[in-house]
Amino acid sequence: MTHILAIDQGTTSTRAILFDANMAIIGQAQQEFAQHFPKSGWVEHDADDLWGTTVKTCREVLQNAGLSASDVAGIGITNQRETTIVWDKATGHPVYNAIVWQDRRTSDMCETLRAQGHEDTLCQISGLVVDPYFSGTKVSWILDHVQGARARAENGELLFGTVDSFLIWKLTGGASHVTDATNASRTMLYDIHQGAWSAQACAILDVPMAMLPDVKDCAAEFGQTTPDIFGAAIPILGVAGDQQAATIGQACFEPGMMKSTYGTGCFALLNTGQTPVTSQNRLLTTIAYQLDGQPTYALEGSIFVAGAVVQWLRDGLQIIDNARDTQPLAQSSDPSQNVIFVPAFTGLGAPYWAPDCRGAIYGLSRGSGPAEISRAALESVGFQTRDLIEAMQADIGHKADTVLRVDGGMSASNWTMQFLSDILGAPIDRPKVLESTATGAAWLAGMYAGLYPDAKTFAQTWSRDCRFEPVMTSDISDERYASWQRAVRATLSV
Ligand SMILES: Nc1ncnc2c1ncn2[C@@H]1O[C@H](COP(=O)(O)OP(=O)(O)O)[C@@H](O)[C@H]1O
Ligand SMILES: O=P(O)(O)OC[C@H](O)CO
Repeated sequence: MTHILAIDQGTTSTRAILFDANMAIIGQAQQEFAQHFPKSGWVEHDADDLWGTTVKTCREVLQNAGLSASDVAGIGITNQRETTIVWDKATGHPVYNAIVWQDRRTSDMCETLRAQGHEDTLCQISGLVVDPYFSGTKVSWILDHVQGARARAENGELLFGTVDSFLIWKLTGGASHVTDATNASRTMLYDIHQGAWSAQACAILDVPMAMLPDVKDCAAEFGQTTPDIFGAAIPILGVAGDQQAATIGQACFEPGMMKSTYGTGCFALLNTGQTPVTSQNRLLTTIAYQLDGQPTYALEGSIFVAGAVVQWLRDGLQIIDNARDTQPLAQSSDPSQNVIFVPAFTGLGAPYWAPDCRGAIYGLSRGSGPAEISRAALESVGFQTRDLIEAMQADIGHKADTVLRVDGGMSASNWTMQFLSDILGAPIDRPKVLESTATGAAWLAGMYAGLYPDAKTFAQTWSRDCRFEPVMTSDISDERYASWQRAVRATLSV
C-alpha cells in the first residue's frame, strides 16, 4: 500500500490524482460536469454528477496506472467549499440540487438577518460575514422550499453536508456522516472558537442540529469505502476544503505565510497561527487546518471571479478560443488605454460583500477591442488581490513578512502574475508543483497513514519554479489602482 488517491471535487470539474510513496503525481483523471443557472444569480450542480464523476475519475486513474484499491493506503478529499447538499438519510438521494457557493439566492435572507441585528453574533461565532456565499442560509432555503423538508429534517430524516461530507457518505455506503473542521468553518453554523456546532447560530439560521455531520480533524479516520466501489475497502484519511488544502499544499505552516489560488475565483489565505484574528476590514476568519485537535487559523480574502472572467471572454463574449489566448492579446493591447473591468458577475466578495451588484467595463473608446478587454480582464485579478492584501495588512498592522505563493489554473499566465507583482509592488513565488490543492489533500491522508513525512519535513520539499518581481514604478501602480477603486465605487453605486 504505497499510494495515496486524492479527490479534488471542484466547481467546474472533478479530478482524481494518484500520488506515489514519494508524493510524486503518477496519474490523473478529470471530468467536467454541467453547471445549472436556473435564474439570474442562481448556480446549482446535480449532486449525483459530483458523485458520478468522483467514482469515474477514481476508477480511471487507478486503471490507467495499473493499480488496484489494495495498492492505496488512503484517500484524501478536497472540495469546493460552502456548496450545500441536503439528502435523504434512508436513500442517500439529494432532496434538491447542490446549491453552489457562487449562488446569491439567499441575498434577501442575509439582508433580513442584518436588519434583525444578527450580523455581529454570527460573525463572532463563525468568523464569517453575513453573505449568501456560506452554507447556512442555503440549507435554510432548501428546508423552506422543498415540500416537507423542514419537518423531515427536524425528525432526523434528512442530512446536510458540504461536498466532502456527501461524498464520504456515499463512499462509505451511508456509514459515516462526517466533515472536517475547515469545511465546517465555512457553514456559518460552526463555532470556530469552541470547535463545535453552534446552537445559537443554528437557531438564528433555523437549521435543525440533527442534520449536521460530526466534525473531525483534517487528518483522521473518516470511514472506509465500501468494497464494491473500487474492488476493496480504502480508508479515507484526509479532508480539507480546497483553499485550505492549497494552503497546506503550499506548505504555509508558519504564521505570516500566505497563498493565493487563482481558479474560478481567487482565495488568499494568511496563516495567523493558533489565535484567530478578527478582521476589521471585512475579511474572514477561518480554520486553515486542524491537526491533533488543534486548529490553526487564517485570515481569508475571497474573490468570486478570477479565472471565471477568462471563461466569460471565451464562452460569453467569444473573443478567445482558449484561456491561453488572453496573454498575447494583453501583450498587443494599446498601453495608453485605461480600460477597467469590474467582473462582479455574481456580486463582489471580500472586502466589499455586495451580492447584488453586477459587473461593468469602464474607459472604452472607439479604439478598444478584444486586446484591451482581455488585458482589463487579467488586470482585474491583480486589482482584486491588492484589495485583499491591503485589507490583510491593515488587519495585522504591518506587511506580511513572507512572499505570496500563488497556484491554480490562472497562475500559469506569466502576464497575469507579472501584473500581480507590479500592482502589489511585491514579489510573487510560483511553485514547481502547481497542484497545491491535491497535494495538500494527499499529504493529509499520507501523513496520517504513516507514508508521508511530518509538516516540517514536507515543507522543505516545497520548491520554486519562478519568482515575479515588480517592474512597474509605484507611482504608476498606485495610479492604476486608484482607477480601479473609482471603478468599483461607481459599480457599487449603480
Ligand atoms: N493560461 C491561462 N491564462 C488565463 N487564465 C487561465 C489560464 N489557464 C487557465 N486559466 C483559468 O483558470 C481557471 C481554471 O483553473 P482551476 O484551478 O482548474 O479552476 P477550478 O479549480 O476553480 O475549476 C479557469 O477559469 C481558466 O479560465
Ligand atoms: O472549486 P474552486 O477551485 O473554484 O474553489 C471554490 C472555493 O472553495 C469556494 O469557496
